Amino acid sequence: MQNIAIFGATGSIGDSTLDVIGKHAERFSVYALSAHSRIQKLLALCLVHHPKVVIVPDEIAEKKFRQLWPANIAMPEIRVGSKGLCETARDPEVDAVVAAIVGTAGLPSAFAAAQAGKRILLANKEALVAAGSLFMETVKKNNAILLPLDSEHNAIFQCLPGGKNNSQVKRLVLTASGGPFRNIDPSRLSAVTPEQACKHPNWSMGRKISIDSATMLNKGLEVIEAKWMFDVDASKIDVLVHPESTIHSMVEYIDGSLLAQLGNPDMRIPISYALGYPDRIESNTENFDLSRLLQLNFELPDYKRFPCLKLAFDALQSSQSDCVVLNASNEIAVDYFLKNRIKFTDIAVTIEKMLDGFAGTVKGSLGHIDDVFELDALTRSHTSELLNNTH
Ligand SMILES: NC(=O)C1=CN([C@@H]2O[C@H](COP(=O)(O)OP(=O)(O)OC[C@H]3O[C@@H](n4cnc5c(N)ncnc54)[C@H](OP(=O)(O)O)[C@@H]3O)[C@@H](O)[C@H]2O)C=CC1
Ligand SMILES: CC(=O)[C@@H](O)[C@H](O)COP(=O)(O)O
Ligand SMILES: [Mn+2]
Repeated sequence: MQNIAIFGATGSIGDSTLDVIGKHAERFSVYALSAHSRIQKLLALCLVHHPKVVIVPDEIAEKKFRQLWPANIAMPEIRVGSKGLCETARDPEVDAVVAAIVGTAGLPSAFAAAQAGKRILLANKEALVAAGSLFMETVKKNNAILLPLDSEHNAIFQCLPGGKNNSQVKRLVLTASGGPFRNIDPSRLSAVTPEQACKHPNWSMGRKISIDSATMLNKGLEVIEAKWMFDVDASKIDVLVHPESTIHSMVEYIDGSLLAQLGNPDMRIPISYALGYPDRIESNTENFDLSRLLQLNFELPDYKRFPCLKLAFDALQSSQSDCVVLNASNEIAVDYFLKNRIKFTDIAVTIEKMLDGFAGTVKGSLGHIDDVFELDALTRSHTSELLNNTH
């Protein structure tokens, strides 16, 4: 029996994870669940999955949880804030941590799980974008086991022997759907709404990652994630637009073989793979029927339409500080866009301004995880200031 802690349990990855875990009660037990704003949903999840621990963001949320909890049932232990998440990541009772908080907010607890040598099922790609080398060093040093949930990385992991890159690998090919605006006239991009941008053609996901898919920064973040996760040089990572999201990614070998992982676009598949690894377990998803697919299409990414993808490649080439700035300024810009405070096209403009202006002023290397937190926080405040002054 594995005790699982799910950070970000109230989100889209949380839902899919709990669905899989619920079908394998003989293998997995839900030890801890965390929420941020959806406390009522957290409570409903507790009544189904009976965790020993919940983590809420602050004392107000704690009070709300206590008030809502039914008097006749034993209440889980309540832990609070980032401290509560990190304490749970280190908890000796926890075997595996599902890192599914969105954004850099998920980094401290994912990092704590790495320090504690846990089995980490990583959805939170921003953790590797912001702290790639430190994170991977920490995983290695503490014998943690890092298993990718991100569908592309999970596909690559499945195509590599033992999940490890080696000298016989020629390149990694990350597939990208191209998002909802792959074919829209570029002159219309500045007027698209958050609702249109959140309508992903194939996947049902949280709002922030949906916007990232629409700008294709998601693919840029995934290139950075792949670089660190598989220890591959950026020059050996390609992006290929594949609108059907049926091939989840590929590995090309030096002998000319191209291995791919295919399946329906349903996160329960990579989640099942990581939960069961090295075994395969039932994911309870719809049958995958290749005969119903009429065709698979491919095209090269259009950097003019999707400048964010190019910005991510450039940041990766440039420095870890640039990756932190790229990621943090994007989080702020996406938040402003979702609140209708800036245009869709302002997201790329904002990131570029932060990379060209602010990132150049950053001094020193990111030798410690606290340096990453500091630069992340500084970038957020500079980006907000920029957007407040110009919009
Ligand atoms: N959804 C998907 O299919 C995929 C997602 N990912 C990655 O997984 C992560 C989660 O994505 P997704 O599930 O779609 O996102 P959602 O927005 O659906 O869920 C985000 C989760 O994080 C919690 N959360 C938000 N802000 C904070 C914070 N400041 N501190 C602590 N917890 C917080 C939310 O709590 P609450 O809801 O209570 O506010 C929620 O539980 C992202 O990094 C994303 O890039 C990767 C591949 C696929
Ligand atoms: C499900 C998943 O892993 C997402 O990251 C997905 O890949 C988004 O799709 P695109 O970024 O390819 O549009
Ligand atoms: Mn992905």
